[in-house]
Amino acid sequence: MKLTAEQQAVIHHDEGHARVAAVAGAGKTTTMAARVHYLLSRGVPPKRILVLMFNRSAREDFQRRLASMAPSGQALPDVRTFHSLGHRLTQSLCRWGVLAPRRLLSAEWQLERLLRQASLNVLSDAVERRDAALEGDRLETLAHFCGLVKAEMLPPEALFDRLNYDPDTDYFPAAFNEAERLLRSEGVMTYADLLYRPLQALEADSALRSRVEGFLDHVIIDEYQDINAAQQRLLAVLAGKRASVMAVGDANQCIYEWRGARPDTMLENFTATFGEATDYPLSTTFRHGHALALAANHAIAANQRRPDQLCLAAPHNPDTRLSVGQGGRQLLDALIDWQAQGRVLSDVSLLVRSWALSVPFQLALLQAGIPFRLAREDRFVFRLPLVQALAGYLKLSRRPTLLQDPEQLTLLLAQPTPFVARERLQRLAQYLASRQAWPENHDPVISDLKPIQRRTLKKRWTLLCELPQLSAWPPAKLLQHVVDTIEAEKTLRRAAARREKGEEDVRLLDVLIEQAQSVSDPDAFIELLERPIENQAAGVLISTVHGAKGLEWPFVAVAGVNEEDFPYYSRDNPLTDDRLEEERRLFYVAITRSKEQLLVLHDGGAHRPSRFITESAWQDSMQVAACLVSDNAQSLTLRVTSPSLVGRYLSQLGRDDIELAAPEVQAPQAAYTASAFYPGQRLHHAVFGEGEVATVEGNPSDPVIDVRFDQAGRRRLIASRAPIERLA
Ligand SMILES: Nc1ncnc2c1ncn2[C@@H]1O[C@H](COP(=O)(O)OP(=O)(O)OP(=O)(O)O)[C@@H](O)[C@H]1O
Repeated sequence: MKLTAEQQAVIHHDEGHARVAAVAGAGKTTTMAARVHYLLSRGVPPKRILVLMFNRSAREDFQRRLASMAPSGQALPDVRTFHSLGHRLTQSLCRWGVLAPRRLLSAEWQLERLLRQASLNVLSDAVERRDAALEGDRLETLAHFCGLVKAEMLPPEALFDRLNYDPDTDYFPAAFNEAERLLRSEGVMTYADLLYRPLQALEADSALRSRVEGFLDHVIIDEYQDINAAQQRLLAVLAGKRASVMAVGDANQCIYEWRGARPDTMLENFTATFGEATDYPLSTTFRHGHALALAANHAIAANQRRPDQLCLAAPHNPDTRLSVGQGGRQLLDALIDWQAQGRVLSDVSLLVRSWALSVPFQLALLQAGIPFRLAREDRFVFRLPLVQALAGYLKLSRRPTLLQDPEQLTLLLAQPTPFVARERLQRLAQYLASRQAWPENHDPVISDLKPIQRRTLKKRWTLLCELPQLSAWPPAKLLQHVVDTIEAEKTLRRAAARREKGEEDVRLLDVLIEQAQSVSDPDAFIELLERPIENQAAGVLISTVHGAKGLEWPFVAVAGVNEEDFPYYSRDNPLTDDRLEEERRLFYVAITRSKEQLLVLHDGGAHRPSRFITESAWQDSMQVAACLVSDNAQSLTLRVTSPSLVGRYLSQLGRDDIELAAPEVQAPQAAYTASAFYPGQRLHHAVFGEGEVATVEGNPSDPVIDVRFDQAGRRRLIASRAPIERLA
């Protein structure tokens, strides 16, 4: 393999710190391994080099590569993950008597048990808040919060103020402190403590720091864009004044802000921490063709916080095909075509922004008998308790005898959560199954429930008794009735500590009801929901975009690319500039996983295609890619939406011969400034009446606004052309 000039420059970097901005598929592993061998050949002792990789499998892969390139008997440097580094530091500090030895809580349930105790302790005077605090989702959010305090090295109160959590979680900072006390008194620690404890000790004591500094000359870190504050600070301690730090990564692929990563870590923040650095681009991708490279460049162009760098396709890359379509049918057709070309389904990945968006595709694949597997098996749609409960309601309408089954009743009473402890629900379900009547208020089975809890559960029981009479209803109508009666949306939003989780659950309900509309026979739908499924190794892989980090497939489909889903936002959770940029990076990561074929799918109906589809200029990109291989490119003028971006791309390929022009556009009829409209702005439309602006998009001087009208629903309007007047 002939290394590129850019790769060579990184390998031969001379002195000082370096920042390597590598686009997706740029061969960074190859380059970093060659860099290590170069350092060894220059006589740097292996012990004075440390390589840090983002997870265990990346570390093992890198160790294998290093070994395969080395002459036999050559000693190799330490390759570690941050976790293993933290582990070793913790051991040293324990040996030196600085830290008390603690046992690692490795199972999730152990941490959950501890957080449950911490929550109970801090809510000892607020008994009425305890049931909600002990819900699984709430404890999961608390665990996330505690991890984030340690990742960001912030006081818990300061972090809580910054996060947009439900006000009902205001005890989190106190619960964090209580959890710390319990960890200490029980002599245990979490994974986050592997870094948090040594770092706290080292930062507080310069004499201690001098014992760990000065052992390294070179530190090379992969996936630098996704490291958090604690990891960066630990790195600064270990590097001290002596070691040269080489940070390799792609700020455009920073997708872990919710775990404490920041795109700035790779940008200004790096120099602020370490001082001056030499910048090296790795701009050539060896993964996919020009069409996708161009689409990816377009897709990320609107972000402000990003490196000024274009991704270029190497000459012998596959000629990637791009297409955009709608819904499950389009996916099935593409998969059938793929197989007809003699290709296998295990080369295909279906990526989604969140698991709820995979539901229609899981159903479509099931119905078509196409095998698939999920990156997280517990995300099979029919294993989700909420989906099981909805299937349970449908079943009950067809099989009234289920009213005598206490297990079935417990499931139906428990979802979505009525904020009642499970043991109590089980007792009530036993009672209802045997008596078939709602108990008197003074009956011990409900007497200690709060009135609101009693009302909620009684409403569910009344609905259950009514369902058999509605058995002739089509499944979608029946499900909608259930969802409305039990006020599922409100409950799901209330139950979720993080707004995003509540919205995702509500979206899951929508998706299921939409799917049910395509089936008129309730038994067929029930049969589908009950089908036993498990991962099929040779099937299409379904994963979230986060789970696809660092991976690639010949055929990638990205599904659910609708406004409000991807980018994800809602009326209660509007997009900030930062969040929009993070969503855009996530989309960039999703599309750049593909090697030969990319299919972007949006849903039909009320869902509008995502702005990201337009932004990626996929048709322009296909057109330019076709022109690059055509014999008469010089005789054409290509009309593209971003001539300057495409011009830069062509120029870097040495193809200035292709002429570009902007598309012919109609001048807007009236001049509007960006500040004229903003989300939340009230307005009056001559036909649709009053409404509120949800989003403002497009060219700021001629924006497209998305308005929710009080009476006429949602409409997308070209602001300059619509008969509207702004209200105070
Ligand atoms: N100079 C080159 N010429 C041709 N192929 C190359 C070159 N450099 C890397 N590659 C190929 O590109 C592919 C990706 O390279 P590598 O595995 O080193 O990158 P990676 O770090 O895993 O990918 P990414 O950059 O997405 O993280 C490999 O198949 C590698 O052989």
